[in-house]
Amino acid sequence: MTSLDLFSNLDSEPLSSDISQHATLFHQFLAEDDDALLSDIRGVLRHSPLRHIQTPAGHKMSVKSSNCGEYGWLSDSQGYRYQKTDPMTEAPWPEMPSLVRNKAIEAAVLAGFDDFRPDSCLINVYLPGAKMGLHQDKDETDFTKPIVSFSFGLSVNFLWGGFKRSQKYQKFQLQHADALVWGGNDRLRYHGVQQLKDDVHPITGRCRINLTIRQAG
Ligand SMILES: O=C(O)CCC(=O)C(=O)O
Ligand SMILES: [Fe+2]
Repeated sequence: MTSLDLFSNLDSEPLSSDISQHATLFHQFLAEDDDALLSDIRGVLRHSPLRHIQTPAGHKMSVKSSNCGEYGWLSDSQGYRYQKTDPMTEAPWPEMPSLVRNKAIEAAVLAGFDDFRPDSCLINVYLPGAKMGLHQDKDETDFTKPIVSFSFGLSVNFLWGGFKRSQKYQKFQLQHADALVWGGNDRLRYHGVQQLKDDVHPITGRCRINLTIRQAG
């Protein structure tokens, strides 16, 4: 192999796996930007801190969450919804960092979704034992827009279901710096996250951080 062959791959498309028809997992997509992205998110959390939110039925979610962007997703006794202000600070949510936005658009385009204008980023932090039950993302106005999901820190099993909660689901692992994009015919699939196992990750420590970037409005 010549040195040219050795480097000819550098600009090629990232390693990816097709999960289903319109769902793609880009492995290590964020590997070069992990520190910058996480430092941007720490900046966001200084203004709108992490908190446990309650489901409409009054159950405390096991993840801690916050938001950035024009719209923040939340839940309380009045239901699931997007809101432009943080109920904790009563101020607008912090701006979505441009690196988060740009990497989300880049992932969406690679997955075949050209016209994605993200205006919302939900930040979910999982400590060991936290999980997210099977659900659909359906509070957005336009289901032709994809969901882009970034993972950092501890690995977790992601559950990928059908269009009814009772349908069978497959499981695959999300690792640090992976990006998952789903839309099109897969946009309303049930999905969730299995309980996080206790471990320590060299970059995030004892947790997993997920960013779910959406076009909500
Ligand atoms: O943590 C994840 O990977 C998924 C989060 C999710 O599905 C959501 O917040 O709607
Ligand atoms: Fe979701």
